[in-house]
Amino acid sequence: HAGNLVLGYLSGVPTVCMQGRLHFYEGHPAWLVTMPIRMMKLIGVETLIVTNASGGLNQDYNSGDIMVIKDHINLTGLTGQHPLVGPNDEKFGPRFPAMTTPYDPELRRLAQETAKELGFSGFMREGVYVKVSGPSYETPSESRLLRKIGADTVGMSTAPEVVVAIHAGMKVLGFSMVTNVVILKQDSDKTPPTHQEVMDTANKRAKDLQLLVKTIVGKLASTLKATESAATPAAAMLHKEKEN
Ligand SMILES: O=P(O)(O)O[C@@H]1C[C@H](O)[C@@H](CO)O1
Ligand SMILES: Nc1nc2[nH]cnc2c(=O)[nH]1
Repeated sequence: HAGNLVLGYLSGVPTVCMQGRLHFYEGHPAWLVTMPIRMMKLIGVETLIVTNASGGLNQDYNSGDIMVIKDHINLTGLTGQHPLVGPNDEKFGPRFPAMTTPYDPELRRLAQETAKELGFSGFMREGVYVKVSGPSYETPSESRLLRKIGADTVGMSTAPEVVVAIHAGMKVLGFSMVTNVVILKQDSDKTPPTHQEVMDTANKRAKDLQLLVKTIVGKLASTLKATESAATPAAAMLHKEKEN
C-alpha cells in the first residue's frame, strides 16, 4: 500500500485519489481508518468510488473478476469495531444513520453499462462484500460461514469507509476485484492464497479497472455539466425577477 494522496483531475473532474488506504489490521482504530473520508467530505467531495482486492467466496467467480458492490456486511462493525462509535459529530451526519442503500443504484447501473461498452461484461459481477479484520486469510470453515451469511467476496477494508461516507451524505460506488478464489473445502489440495497472488492479479487487471473508473467519472462530469447549464437559465430568471 503506497500511502500516497494524489490530487488532480480525472476526466476533467477535480479528484482526490488514495494510493492505498489505512487498515484496521495495521493497528489503526476504525475512526482513524476512515478519517480520510471525512477529510474528503470537508474539501467538497460528493462521490466516493472505492476499490478493493478480495477473495471470491462465490465459487462461480474467477480470479480477475470485478464485482460491483451492491451491498456489504460490515462484520467488524457489527461486532464492535464501528467507525462511528463515540460522540457523534452532527456536522457530518446523524447519530443513527440508515444503511439501507449504501451503494448508489444509479451509479451501479452506470458502472455496468460502462463496463459493457468497454467490452468488460465477461468479467463483471455484482454482489455482496463482507469485511473482516484480517490479517490472516480465512479458514475453510470461516469461509463457508461467510458464504452462508450471503457474501460473494471477502476482504479487509471498504465497509467502514463506506459507512462514514454514507453518514456524511456522500454517494458511493464500489468495486471489489477478485484476486483469489477462496477455498471452502477442508484439506483441499488447492494452493492457499498469498499476498503475492493478490498483488499479481490486482496488477494484471489494474488497467481495466482504471479505464472503467476514468470513463465513469467522465460520464458523471458530462451529467454535471448538463445539470449546470440547465440550472443557469433558472438562476438568471430568478435574478431578473428580483431586479423587477
Ligand atoms: O485495501 P484492500 O482491501 O484492497 O487490500 C487487501 C486487503 C489486504 O491488505 C490485502 C490482502 O492480501 O489486500
Ligand atoms: N480476508 C480476505 N481478504 C482478501 N484480500 C484478497 N483476498 C482475500 C481473501 O481471500 N480474504
